[in-house]
Amino acid sequence: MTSLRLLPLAGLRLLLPLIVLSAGAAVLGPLGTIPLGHLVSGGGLASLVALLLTLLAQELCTALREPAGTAAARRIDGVLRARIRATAAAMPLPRLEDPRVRADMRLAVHGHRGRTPGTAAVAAAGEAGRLASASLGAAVLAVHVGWPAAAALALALAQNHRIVTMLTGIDALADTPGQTRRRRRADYLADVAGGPGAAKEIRVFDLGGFFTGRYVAAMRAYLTPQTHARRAVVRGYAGVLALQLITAAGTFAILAWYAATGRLDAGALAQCLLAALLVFAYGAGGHQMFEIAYGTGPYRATLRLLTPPAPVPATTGEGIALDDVTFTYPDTERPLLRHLSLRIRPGERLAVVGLNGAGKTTLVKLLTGLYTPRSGTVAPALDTAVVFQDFTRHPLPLRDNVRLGAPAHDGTDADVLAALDAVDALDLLDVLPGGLDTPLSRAFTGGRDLSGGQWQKVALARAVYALRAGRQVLIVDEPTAHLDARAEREVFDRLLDHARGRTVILVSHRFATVRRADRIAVLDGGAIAEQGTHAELMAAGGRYAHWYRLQASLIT
Ligand SMILES: Nc1ncnc2c1ncn2[C@@H]1O[C@H](COP(=O)(O)OP(=O)(O)OP(=O)(O)O)[C@@H](O)[C@H]1O
Repeated sequence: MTSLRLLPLAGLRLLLPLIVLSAGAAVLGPLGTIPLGHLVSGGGLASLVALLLTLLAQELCTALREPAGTAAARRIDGVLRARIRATAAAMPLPRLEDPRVRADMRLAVHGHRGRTPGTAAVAAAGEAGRLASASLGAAVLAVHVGWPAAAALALALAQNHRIVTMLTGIDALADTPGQTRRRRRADYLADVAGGPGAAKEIRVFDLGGFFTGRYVAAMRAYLTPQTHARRAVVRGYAGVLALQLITAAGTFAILAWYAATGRLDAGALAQCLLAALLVFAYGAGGHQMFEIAYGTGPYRATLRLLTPPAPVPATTGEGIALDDVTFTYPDTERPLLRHLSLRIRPGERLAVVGLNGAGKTTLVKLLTGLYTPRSGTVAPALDTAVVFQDFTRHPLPLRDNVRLGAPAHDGTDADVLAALDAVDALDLLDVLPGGLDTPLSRAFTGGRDLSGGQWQKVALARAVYALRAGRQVLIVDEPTAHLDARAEREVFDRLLDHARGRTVILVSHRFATVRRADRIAVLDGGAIAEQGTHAELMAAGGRYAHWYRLQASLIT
């Protein structure tokens, strides 16, 4: 019921009709007991008309409440989704990558079994209306029979509470870390088995049966605890039914006794019977309880997402620097980087080399301020153009893919073409039918897919565009990994030309590229193991010299 606090998000225009209609549906039922009593006591046509009008108005309120509720729920969910998107866009990367946050995001945005925070809030309003109706019914009963009315209401409240607790229990189970993990696994397998991403390998290696079988097993692992919990709810319903039987039998017995002893005339008896039914209806629960129970998970996930985490300690220092930095990924034990210090001078061209998994990309994430270390200080690079190893392939027109390097910059098509030229990618225009307007995805009409190397050039053009827009630091993680040897040389030369006078941080396994840096830092064992110019490191005869000779011998 705490989801009620979301209702104001619907805005007054949608909320007002919902409140009026809910209140109408809640009040008109108990109000109808009055003309019913008069009618049975011989009130005549006026009572009949009053009763019919009350019933008609109640039906109207109930019927119109449905679309009003749907509209309000949609608006609430829309507002929450916008807030979640804004929160996600500003979220620190480690939090965004946290599987629990990913699960919350899915639950909050897509809901659970079609139930969302918005539907839960509207259902909670409906439940509040039903409670008001039952309370008014109990008040009508109390006028005639006294304290037993309070007992009937108390028993109905107990039943209702029991049903909600049981239903929410199932939903809370779906929200546990174990179940969310199982669900994620099943979802992943379903996506792989049916999606286009792995379609090539699935066909070539004949993996269809494998993935389908794994999906069925994963879904079974997810559903078994849920099924057990549901069976427990069904058994629990026996208790609720017993309570309901006691409430109904007790109330009717008291009414019969009062009628038999002349303390209730026919009109009052009819009034009490209708009032009692309103009380029982609350105890028996309704579809709204499912809405509340199933919407509780998405509601809680939304609250978790929108609750700001503890602020990250501010970084300090001048220029781009890491000072005595120790960094450990969340949910891992061993620090990946230990007491690492590195200072980069303005205008310097620094290359970082190291074996696979040494932590080079992680270093880039620290240098760009995307991660904060466990200890030590970072003065991250500001005003940066970055090409990540796993750069983004936007399914947007080529023009936008380049312009996203500096979306606020008022660049022209000439700037976009100059950026493409800088990375030797103008020939892309020969293969794209719509030129700069061509969407870079076949999912769109007239769109085209690019090769790995072509995509890499587009990502590099994006960085060049950002440099042309005034960014002062260029960070590139494996900028030429997808390029052939000719293109690598050509592209990298031009890239450095464009970055003249700016700071460049380059991560690469290609030593032909690396050797041209002002300084080369060798990352090994979580720290900078060697650093110097190419000549100095070759003369030192350490790791760098060894790897350089190894690569040279493989090429020649
Ligand atoms: N988000 C993450 N959570 C936990 N561990 C991670 C995460 N990202 C990377 N790692 C781990 O950190 C280690 C270093 O990864 P990183 O990508 O920084 O290495 P790298 O030196 O860039 O490797 P490569 O040369 O293969 O690109 C790896 O063992 C990797 O599994």
